Amino acid sequence: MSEKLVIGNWKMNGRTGRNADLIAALKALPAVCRDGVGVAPPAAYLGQLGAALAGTPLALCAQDVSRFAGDGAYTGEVSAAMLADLGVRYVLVGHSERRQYFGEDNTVLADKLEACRQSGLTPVLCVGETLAEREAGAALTVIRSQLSVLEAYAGRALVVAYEPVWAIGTGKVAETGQIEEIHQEIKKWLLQCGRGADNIRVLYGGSVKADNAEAIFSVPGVDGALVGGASLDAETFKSICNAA
Ligand SMILES: O=C(CO)COP(=O)(O)O
Repeated sequence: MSEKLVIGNWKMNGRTGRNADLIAALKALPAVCRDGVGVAPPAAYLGQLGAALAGTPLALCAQDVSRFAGDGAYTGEVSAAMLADLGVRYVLVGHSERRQYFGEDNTVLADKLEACRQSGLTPVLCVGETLAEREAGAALTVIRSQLSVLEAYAGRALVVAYEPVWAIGTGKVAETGQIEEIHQEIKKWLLQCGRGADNIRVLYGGSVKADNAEAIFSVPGVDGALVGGASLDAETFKSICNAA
């Protein structure tokens, strides 16, 4: 895909005042950049950002979604229908922090993907290996097993994000050769399971910063980025979006 997509994942950060400042700065991005930019605030601030982004090309994104699709007695959960109601377009599904701290596996993630499909949301399925898995030569096996959740996903709308766990929040960005290899493998896998890989963006995530963004975006097969820490600083995030 030619047009890059850059999503800022704020993780569990933000306050109403700071959010407003950050969004005001992003609205000042040139229109050509704003088209492929999304922001994923904590669920608590989706309403605030939905209102702030209304009428702009910036995409509202969610960091997670309930596996339960219908309304009901699921205390603490936020459904896909609620996200759609707030104007959300993309939803992160299976971020490594969800897998690590909340035990999310393919059974849970299959439900989340289906909930997204039912509400017309585009899931961003996050995959990636730990350092131990890479050192054991198991990176591709792990990623293929994470991708296998897509075999039961009937939706067309899809983004995949390759985020090596060892590169998240560590400042250790994967080498361009490693990124290219995994992105090509993900695209090959998508094709093999009958998905037109040309229509599916594969993003890279893990210590993307202003000073490495251009190099990462020029790697063949990289269709954008999922940015964590660097998306909390307006100027840094803007530089990354401009590099895309
Ligand atoms: O997890 C990430 C985005 O989802 C990446 O985080 P960092 O950019 O802070 O490494």
